[in-house]
This record gives sequence, C-alpha cells and structure tokens, in this order.
Amino acid sequence: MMDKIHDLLCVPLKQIIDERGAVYQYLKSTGDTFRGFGEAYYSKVNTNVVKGWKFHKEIHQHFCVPFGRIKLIAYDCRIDSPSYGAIQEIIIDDRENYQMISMRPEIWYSFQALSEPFALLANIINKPHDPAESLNLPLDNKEIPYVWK
Ligand SMILES: Cc1cn([C@H]2C[C@H](O)[C@@H](COP(=O)(O)OP(=O)(O)O[C@H]3O[C@@H](C)C(=O)[C@@H](O)[C@H]3O)O2)c(=O)[nH]c1=O
Repeated sequence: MMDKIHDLLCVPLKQIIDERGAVYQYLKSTGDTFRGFGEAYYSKVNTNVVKGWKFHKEIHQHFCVPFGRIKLIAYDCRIDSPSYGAIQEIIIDDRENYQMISMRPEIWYSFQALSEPFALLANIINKPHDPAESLNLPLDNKEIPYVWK
C-alpha cells in the first residue's frame, strides 16, 4: 500500500511552452518550501538503474526531473512521525508529472530511471553537499520494507 509521507511535498510545476521550446519552472526563493541555497546539481541515472538508499540528516532537497522519468520511493523511519513506516511511490518526469519534490531530511529514499537512455534528477539543496551528512543503505537491506524488483 502506497501511503503519503508527512511533510514530503509534491508541488506541480508549470511548463510554459511555445513554438520555440519552453520554460520549465523549478524553485523560487519566495516559495513556501525554500530553506536557502547551498548547491544545485544533477544526478544522471541510466535506464533502469536504481540509486540509493539515501538519507540526509540535515539537508533539505528540492528534486525535479527536467529530462526523462524517475520512480522515487521514500520511506518514513521517523518514530515520532504521523506517517511512521509509510512507503510512498512518486513518479517525476518532464511531462505530465513535471513536479518538484520538497524532500525534508530524515527520510530514506531511492530512485530509478524509467526513461531511455537516462533521466536527470535535478537537486537544489539548502547547504553544500557534505558526504558526512548523509547515510546510505544497500538496496537489499533488512531495515527498509521495500524491495526493488
Ligand atoms: C552530490 C555530489 C556528489 N559528489 C561526488 C560524490 C561521489 O564521489 C560522486 C557520486 O555521488 P553520489 O553517489 O552521492 O551521487 P548520486 O547517487 O547521484 O546521489 C546524489 O544525487 C542526489 C539525488 C542524492 O540523492 C544525493 O544523495 C546525491 O549524493 O559524486 C560531489 O563531488 N559533489 C556533490 O554535490
């Protein structure tokens, strides 16, 4: 059963399309979820590859997919959360599911590229990347109740 994780926000984004191309909106400092700017980068994911599981202790992330299609799985391990134990599946892409995911810290997540030849997961984070601030678990672990097929 796919739940909704407390305070993990999916914000539909506009694409302003014209005959020349389009403008894909992403993140504004005036947005409700903005927590300051630290770094922006892309995670390129080759078709069918799954990255993760990842967990950030402090960093707040803003994901969107400007190219391709990603399946994101999130798991709420916060004992004090109203959605403790929840697993949420989110499709993010550059078309009908063009949206920003406001991913607060302390959520486990992993993500798979569903598009060929790859997908780009854009990420804007509120502090510069710090490997010491994150945790990783292998895809086949005993802690997270989700199995990637
Ligand atoms: C994110 C990042 C990674 N790296 C290095 C660390 C490592 O040697 C290599 C690959 O890093 P990762 O395996 O973490 O890359 P990846 O698995 O693509 O994950 C990254 O994508 C986003 C969506 C996340 O979820 C973050 O955890 C981030 O680490 O790049 C940097 O130098 N600067 C950075 O800002």
